[in-house]
Amino acid sequence: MSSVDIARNEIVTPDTASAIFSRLDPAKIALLFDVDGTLIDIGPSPFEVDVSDELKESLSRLYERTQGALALVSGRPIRDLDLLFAPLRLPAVGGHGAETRLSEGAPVSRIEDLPEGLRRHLIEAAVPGSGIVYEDKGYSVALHYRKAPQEAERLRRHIAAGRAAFPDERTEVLLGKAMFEVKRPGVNKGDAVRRLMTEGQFVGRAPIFLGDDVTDESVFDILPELGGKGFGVGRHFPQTAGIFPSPADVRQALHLLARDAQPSVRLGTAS
Ligand SMILES: O=P(O)(O)OC[C@H]1O[C@H](O[C@H]2O[C@H](CO)[C@@H](O)[C@H](O)[C@H]2O)[C@H](O)[C@@H](O)[C@@H]1O
Repeated sequence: MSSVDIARNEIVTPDTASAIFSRLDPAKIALLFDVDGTLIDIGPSPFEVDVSDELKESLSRLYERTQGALALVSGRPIRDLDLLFAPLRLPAVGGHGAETRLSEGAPVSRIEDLPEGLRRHLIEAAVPGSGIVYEDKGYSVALHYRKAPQEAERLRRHIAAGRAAFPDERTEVLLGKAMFEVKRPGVNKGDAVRRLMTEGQFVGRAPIFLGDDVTDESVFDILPELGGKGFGVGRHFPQTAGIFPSPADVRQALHLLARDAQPSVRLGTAS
């Protein structure tokens, strides 16, 4: 693998990124991508986001080019990633590390669910008309207040009451982008990526990871031990090699990089 030779935390344009990455040996790297805020723009809610056919085509070509060593590393459940990126079913880490799938046909491994009573209490905060949106991921519950920032304090109190009602359950609150997520402690993307890199087509490769959020820092932290490099999107991280200004720049870089590779999946248009 040639080195990623740019000045530390330099702004990376689509052209420079595709020039840098095209010098890397695709047989020796793994491409790992956070989803929201990295590959796709942040939308008003989890269910109002756009994944373009062009992005799917780029990922499909790069998946082929790296012989399957490409994975999504997301806070979203893998079942939702499959819906968003259909017809692709990419290798994935989901739920901030709670779930992993090595390849398309492989089983999904996932941690145990939170008790139903706790989950029911948490989602009761999403009173109709309140603007609060919830995601019940089973092993965690996310409460989104992007459409109702004035509700953030009420949500904090509601979550504290729920956790107090289940004192024997080990939980922590993740502070995401306009959302609180009640999840199991000790589950993080970094540990999941470390495990992923010991499996199948990922073994022996150097991971290149792009991310934008606090939960991505656990991945940036472990990249040096794996000989990898990290890139931030839209913000500076102390551990990263460079910064893409926005998800649109990431998508354009992937488009340029993928241009010469052959597609592995023919993408149809939605009817
Ligand atoms: O690790 P990621 O792939 O970045 O996932 C993190 C969370 O992303 C989603 O929530 C965020 O994006 C939404 C859509 O753009 C936005 O409306 C919300 O405010 C953001 O927090 C997703 O819904 C969560 O499940 C992920 O944990």
